[in-house]
Amino acid sequence: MLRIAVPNKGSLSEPAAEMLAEAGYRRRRGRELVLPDPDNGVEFFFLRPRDIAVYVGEGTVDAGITGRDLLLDSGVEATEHRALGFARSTFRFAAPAGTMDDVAQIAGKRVATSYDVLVADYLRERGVEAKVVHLDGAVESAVQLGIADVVADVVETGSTLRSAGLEVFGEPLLQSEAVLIRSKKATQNELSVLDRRLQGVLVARSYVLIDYDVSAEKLEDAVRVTPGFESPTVSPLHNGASYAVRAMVAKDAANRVMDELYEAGARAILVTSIHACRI
Ligand SMILES: Nc1ncnc2c1ncn2[C@@H]1O[C@H](COP(=O)(O)OP(=O)(O)OP(=O)(O)O)[C@@H](O)[C@H]1O
Ligand SMILES: O=P(O)(O)OC[C@H]1O[C@H](OP(=O)(O)OP(=O)(O)O)[C@H](O)[C@@H]1O
Ligand SMILES: [Mg+2]
Repeated sequence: MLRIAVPNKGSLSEPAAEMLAEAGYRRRRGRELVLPDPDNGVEFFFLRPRDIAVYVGEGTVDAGITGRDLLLDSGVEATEHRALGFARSTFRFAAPAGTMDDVAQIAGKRVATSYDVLVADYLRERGVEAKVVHLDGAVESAVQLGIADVVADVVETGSTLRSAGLEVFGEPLLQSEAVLIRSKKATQNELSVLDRRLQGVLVARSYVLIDYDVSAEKLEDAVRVTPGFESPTVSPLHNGASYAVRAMVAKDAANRVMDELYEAGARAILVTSIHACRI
């Protein structure tokens, strides 16, 4: 039975649970720590997001869902297997507005963060010597409260930084999102069903099916607009003069594609969402 670690709280937990449910796995009803799902050949362990890389690194669980930033900060040897498209953020330095514009200026300063390893590695690689002050959260308050000169933290909209009077500077340390990680002991094969299911959810979330009718002479122009994943399905209509075409298109391009198809002569253009898929 495949052992999978899932975040039990924080901003990763709800979207991770949602994604696994969409992939057909059992959903936790209460606060269970362990949830067997024998019908799907897996067992879920609900753990703190920060600890997940540690368990996967030790190989006591085969795979887990965590943040790329948390994986890198853990310093353990677990492999990022697939990006999952939620909890997207950047990891950045910030200081009082207008005071800093380069990472080199951090030398000799105090940097507050919850991601000590990630920050210390980054500064060491650039030859910048600074004091890293560890905090569990609400890192943006550290400058106002006088325990640090600079912060390094997760930024999504930037509103938390702004409300603390801080401004980002330097390049982002990394782009993070939720990732499926696997232990070195787990083979790609053992993860293949879970991985295909998660990939199916990602595709179902970001693609739609488009159907339309088009005359024989306009078929080639229309098909160029919708090349699909492999190749669109083209079926003759009963009237013998036109075709029905079906293809997948990126959800965020659907309206542009419909406009282009209409211009190319397609009619009865319909878009439907994909509930689930295996690519
Ligand atoms: N506002 C946010 N937007 C996007 N991703 C975020 C945000 N805050 C945290 N994350 C991501 O969530 C993961 C951290 O999860 P974790 O549960 O430890 O922290 P949290 O969501 O801040 O919860 P808490 O602070 O309550 O412990 C990291 O991968 C981080 O990049
Ligand atoms: O750029 P924003 O959209 O403002 O989001 C980023 C903030 O969200 C998270 O904080 P969280 O609410 O989890 O509190 P924490 O700092 O205590 O972890 C993160 O640590 C940042 O502080
Ligand atoms: Mg937080």
